[in-house]
Amino acid sequence: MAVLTVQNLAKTFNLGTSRETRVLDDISFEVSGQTFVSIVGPSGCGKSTLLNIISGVEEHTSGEISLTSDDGGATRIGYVFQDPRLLPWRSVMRNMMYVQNDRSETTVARVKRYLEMVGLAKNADFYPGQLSGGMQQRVGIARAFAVEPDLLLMDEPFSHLDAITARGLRTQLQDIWAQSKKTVVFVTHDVVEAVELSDRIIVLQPGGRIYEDISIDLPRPRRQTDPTVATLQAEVLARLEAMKEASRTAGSAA
Ligand SMILES: Nc1ncnc2c1ncn2[C@@H]1O[C@H](COP(=O)(O)OP(=O)(O)OP(=O)(O)O)[C@@H](O)[C@H]1O
Repeated sequence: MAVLTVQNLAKTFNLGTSRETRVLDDISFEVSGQTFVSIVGPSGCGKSTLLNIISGVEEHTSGEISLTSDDGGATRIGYVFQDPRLLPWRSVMRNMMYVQNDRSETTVARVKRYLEMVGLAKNADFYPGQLSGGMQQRVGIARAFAVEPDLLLMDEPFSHLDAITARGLRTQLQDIWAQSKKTVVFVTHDVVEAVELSDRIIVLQPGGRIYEDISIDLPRPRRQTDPTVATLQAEVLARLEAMKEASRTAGSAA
């Protein structure tokens, strides 16, 4: 069953005094439960806007969005941003608990389990200022998964980290996802990480239309050193570059 259905979605920003800009145009796709879908595309093609609309932070201009929860109740959406947004005056554990609905033993045990999955159980009493940027982002990811959302939205969560830290976090994200099987929509401009993480990659083109919807049918866990992963990464990257070139040519011909 689809957790997320997006139908003919469009978004136009009104820039005042009769100026407006269309950012998303006729976007339709479905995301089934327990799948990891990435949205990739060049800067400014509307990736974050799409995520903001799905989360309800931004309104859409036309089209339909529907979200379904596993148990038929209210839909829970989790969000991981580029920066972890931890409260500096709360310990790691208290940051994790802050977004939970209750303080029951079950909830505490679940939160600890997710902290364990990102290798930070021993840092539960630390304050964010005592952690590196990568560790803080791991707390942010564990916190989002620990809510056990029906849909987890991730907006370039590794873009502020150095390449080695980002690679380590991608490995951890794959592990935590394999254990939790949450439905994830992940925005990135990085095809390499999209291929490593995703079941599907939706490529947005400038002008905010879907250019391609690519299935990534590779066994997991995937590591960047695996030749089949590297080959597919190169292939998808070449397709993205071809799309950008075609957009540039169309733009200069117009
Ligand atoms: N509140 C707003 N008002 C007007 N225009 C906006 C607003 N928010 C975003 N935009 C415009 O919408 C377009 C898409 O922005 P968005 O941030 O969704 O792109 P993106 O693909 O996520 O880019 P990047 O990869 O650089 O983060 C941009 O041209 C941006 O200037």
